[in-house]
Amino acid sequence: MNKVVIVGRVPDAGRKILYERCAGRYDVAEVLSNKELAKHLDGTYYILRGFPMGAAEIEKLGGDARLIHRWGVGFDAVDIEAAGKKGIIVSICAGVNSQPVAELTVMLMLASLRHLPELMSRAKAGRKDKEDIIARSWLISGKRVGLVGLGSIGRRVAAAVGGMGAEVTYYDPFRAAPETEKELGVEFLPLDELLKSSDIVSLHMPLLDSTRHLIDAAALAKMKPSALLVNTARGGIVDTEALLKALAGKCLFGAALDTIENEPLPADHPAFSLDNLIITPHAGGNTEDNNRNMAAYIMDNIDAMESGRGPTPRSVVNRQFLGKQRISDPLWNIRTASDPQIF
Ligand SMILES: NC(=O)c1ccc[n+]([C@@H]2O[C@H](COP(=O)([O-])OP(=O)(O)OC[C@H]3O[C@@H](n4cnc5c(N)ncnc54)[C@H](O)[C@@H]3O)[C@@H](O)[C@H]2O)c1
Ligand SMILES: O=C(O)[C@H](O)[C@H](O)COP(=O)(O)O
Repeated sequence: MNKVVIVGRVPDAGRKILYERCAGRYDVAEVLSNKELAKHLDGTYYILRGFPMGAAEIEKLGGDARLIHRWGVGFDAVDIEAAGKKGIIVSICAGVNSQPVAELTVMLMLASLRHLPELMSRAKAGRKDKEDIIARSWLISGKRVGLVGLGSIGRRVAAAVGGMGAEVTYYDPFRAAPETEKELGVEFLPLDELLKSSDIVSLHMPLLDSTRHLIDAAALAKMKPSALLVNTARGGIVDTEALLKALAGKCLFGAALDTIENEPLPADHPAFSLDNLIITPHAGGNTEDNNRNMAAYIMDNIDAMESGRGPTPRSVVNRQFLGKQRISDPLWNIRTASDPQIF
């Protein structure tokens, strides 16, 4: 029997589905550390949550390993080249957690613009005074929101904030089709122009060598002093030191980060003393209801591997490193997961 190894703690709602769909068909093992993983190098399918899978770990996997499936979308913690060279497909849950991330993004925008943490601490202290906070509170309506990355998440954020009356611009190295821009009501801008003109800059691209520290001190200096930066993508896209300096110097209205370099930060980190910074613990991609969709999507891909078809094409992220695969689905050979226009 082929073996599914769950690496990391998968939420109960999703775990239940994984077990139900594996029952009688695959052996299932769960591991919570690399030490435990070393006992299951004979797995066929690996489901990875919150665990890095570098070249060293991939090298050790046995010859039966066929698929590493991320519980999520970002694949920066997996060495996709090392996996490809070993003939192992790396798949992501493409588009499956876009809605939760988009909703959290909007929540962070609203919480920052209205100073939610401060309002709550006033209420908890039994205080009625709020005029000073209101004097620093702003609507999304009428503001210019600049999205960096107009993929699955970026498009949902565009629709949501557009619906609230924001003017939406975006930058993406792969410009969307004119009909998509029209349908979403978004305007393309070069990155520099977007940074200079946005009231809210929201990041929705992958962490790649080319996007690491894309938002550095120079990029932050281009933003309006009244602007808000939101990062629900990956911490490494923003130079944290430069951002904290800009926030401390009140060079920006504020920032809201679901993702930050070296997360989770220690409780005594200076970031937590800034009153213009909201931090959430990388919670964007998971909600109880959506976790079921994540598990079902992964099991569909595993079943597709078993039947010889291969995972849904848009979910595969290391096609360029894979040799000739014995997969019969012709689509698999035409489309690549990194094709930006496939959603
Ligand atoms: N906070 C969370 O829990 C959470 C959850 C899911 C995804 N994410 C992160 O969000 C990212 C985006 O997810 P998605 O589902 O929208 O992915 P996606 O692949 O659908 O879209 C990413 C978009 O970014 C664009 N892009 C690539 N390089 C760029 C650059 N230099 N500048 C601007 N745009 C660029 C791509 O062309 C694409 O349109 C993921 O890679 C992941 O790291 C975070
Ligand atoms: O890339 C994603 O989809 C999410 O950022 C990632 O999956 C979140 O990490 P988790 O808490 O699910 O391990």
